[in-house]
Amino acid sequence: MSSEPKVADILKKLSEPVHAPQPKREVVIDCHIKELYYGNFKAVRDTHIPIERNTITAFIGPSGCGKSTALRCINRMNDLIQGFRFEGHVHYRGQDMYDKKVDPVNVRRYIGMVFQQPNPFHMSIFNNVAFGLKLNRFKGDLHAQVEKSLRGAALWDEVKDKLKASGLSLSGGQQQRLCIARAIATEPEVLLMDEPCSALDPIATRRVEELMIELKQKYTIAIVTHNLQQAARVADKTGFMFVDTTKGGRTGYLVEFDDTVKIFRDPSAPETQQYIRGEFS
Ligand SMILES: Nc1ncnc2c1ncn2[C@@H]1O[C@H](COP(=O)(O)OP(=O)(O)OP(=O)(O)O)[C@@H](O)[C@H]1O
Repeated sequence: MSSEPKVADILKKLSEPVHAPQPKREVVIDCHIKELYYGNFKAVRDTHIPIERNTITAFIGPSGCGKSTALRCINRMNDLIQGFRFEGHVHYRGQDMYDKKVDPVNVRRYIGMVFQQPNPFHMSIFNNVAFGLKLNRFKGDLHAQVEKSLRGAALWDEVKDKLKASGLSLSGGQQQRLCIARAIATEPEVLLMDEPCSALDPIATRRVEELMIELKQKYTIAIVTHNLQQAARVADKTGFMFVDTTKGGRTGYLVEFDDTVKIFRDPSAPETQQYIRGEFS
């Protein structure tokens, strides 16, 4: 049985007054974006997010404030975008992920990613999970590792009798859990999730949220979400980003970063307070 709190406990906690801050844990990722550009467009500035081990960190804020950009910076997914340039650093266990000697493919081996739309490959359920393992020339027992990953993503019982069926034959929620199984198969330490529930119905969303809470016992998770209730339900830490429109720009920046309970119950900045209250979107 999991000793982690369930969603209902978290909601209860959020309705209680804010007491002492959560104890600090080891920082696994230290992401500091001084300035980030797409071509001449300054998309993000002054955003510093320390991500602590075995926690869920949420990025929230209005559309276009740079949440996905900041998340993609962490495992160098932005490198694939033409014109991307950034000043700052991303340290993973003290090592600079943007050091010239670091291979971005290797970065993604340790820092996996799950996307907004479930995107299983056009292959069997088994091969979807085995794909990254084969790519990395996995030397162990492939079947055992696939089963372990599917169990880890709380999907094993639903698919164990049809591992040869196409990954695309699953429901949307199952497909997203298959993508999570694929992401954890190579045993990354960190999982980045960009709006992982936005294409799912409320029941599948709740299932994935419960799964995230289970997964944080083993992984460190960072998530982008538009859904404030989701951030409140699952995240330990939350960063609120906003858009600076002064000087004719539209540059996202971090307004505040704190324990989720503090952000939702007693935020420091008026912008955060207004956003949480739904005074602007
Ligand atoms: N590939 C790209 N090329 C150019 N500009 C981009 C690119 N991706 C994002 N941007 C711009 O960077 C800014 C931040 O975008 P980003 O998608 O990170 O924001 P977001 O907060 O995740 O938005 P949303 O909540 O709408 O998904 C936006 O102004 C966006 O138009």
